[in-house]
Amino acid sequence: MASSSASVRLTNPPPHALTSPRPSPTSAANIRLPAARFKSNLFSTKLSSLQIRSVPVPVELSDQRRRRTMKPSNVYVASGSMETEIGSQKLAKNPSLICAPVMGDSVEEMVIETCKAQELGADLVEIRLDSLKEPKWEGGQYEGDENERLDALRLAMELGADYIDVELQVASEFIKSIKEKKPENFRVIVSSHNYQCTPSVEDLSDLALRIQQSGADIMKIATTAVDITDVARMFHITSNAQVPTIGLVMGERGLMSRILCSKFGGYLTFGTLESGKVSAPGQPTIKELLDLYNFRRIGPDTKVYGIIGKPVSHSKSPIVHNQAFKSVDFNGVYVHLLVDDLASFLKTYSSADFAGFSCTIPHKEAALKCCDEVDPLAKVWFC
Ligand SMILES: O=C1C[C@@](O)(C(=O)O)C[C@@H](O)[C@@H]1O
Repeated sequence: MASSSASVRLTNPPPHALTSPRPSPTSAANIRLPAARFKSNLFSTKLSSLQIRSVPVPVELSDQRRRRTMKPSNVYVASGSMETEIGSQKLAKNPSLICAPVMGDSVEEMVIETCKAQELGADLVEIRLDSLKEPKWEGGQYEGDENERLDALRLAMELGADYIDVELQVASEFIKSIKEKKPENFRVIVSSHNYQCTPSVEDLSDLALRIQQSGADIMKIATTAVDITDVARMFHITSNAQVPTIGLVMGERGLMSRILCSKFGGYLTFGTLESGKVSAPGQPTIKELLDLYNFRRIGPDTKVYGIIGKPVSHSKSPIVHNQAFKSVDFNGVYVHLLVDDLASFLKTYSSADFAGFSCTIPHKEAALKCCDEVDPLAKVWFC
């Protein structure tokens, strides 16, 4: 849940660039592993202000995102191999990383989990020091001395962690304390969690500004989905933020935020080692991200489709459609959509990014009412 953690990059090159067997994992979790998937200066240019325009939702996200990703300073240029061919269109490779939360309660367990994350195809691990320690006030499990906690994080930085994640409440102080010692490619993630809801775009924008003002290299905002339409507000933030941003919406209704982050500018998503072993509600497994949703194929121009229902997680439609999309090289992704109110869902996700939906119970009759045209046969069925 909470985020006082250190992250290390894993060794995996992108799947299509694999020419030799993967290097065997190292035996220590807090040591930087060689051959990072992205050049670490990918996001080294810090932009001075967060320019979030207050565009109401629903928003046409794809154009904003396309403009951003095509700027030379912001293109995915980590290496030639980061580009992939999808159909006839050459697309920039998906820039979002998959990070596996590692939550063992001993160092040995964490090392084992780190190796497993690497085997499964994660790019990073988040070493959840709070499974050992973390303050209760941000949802974690640590109740010890705050200075000791921050000292442990500084030590992790010195020992080679690529990122340290600190909560907004302590960020300025922490960042000031490491100013002289910060290694060149090391970055501070400043995070904020909301376990109740997802605030308005305006409130999220204010929060983003405060995070940026704290000196964050990367900002992380995790909120809770009360309704699936909450995710649109998070996409708005990640699409418009001028610093690398992790924007995730917790809970099953927030699943889209975890799958589509590459489309809407999110820096990374969390994928678990095993089903149900989550560090926050709603996290998919690494395997689901990679094999079910074809995460590495998703980019700014990917069209979104999905199955609307309640419940919906049991639906096999995403397996069938994503497999079909992949086999014909179609740039689309098909997701599970847990919807409470069909009309408000359709109103929110009406941009060209959302290209089509299937609908199952209990929304079929509501779907009929939302249609512009109804086939006579369908009318008969619903009479
Ligand atoms: O802050 C975050 C995001 C997170 O809460 C999530 O929603 O996936 C998971 C945490 O492990 C991490 O520290």
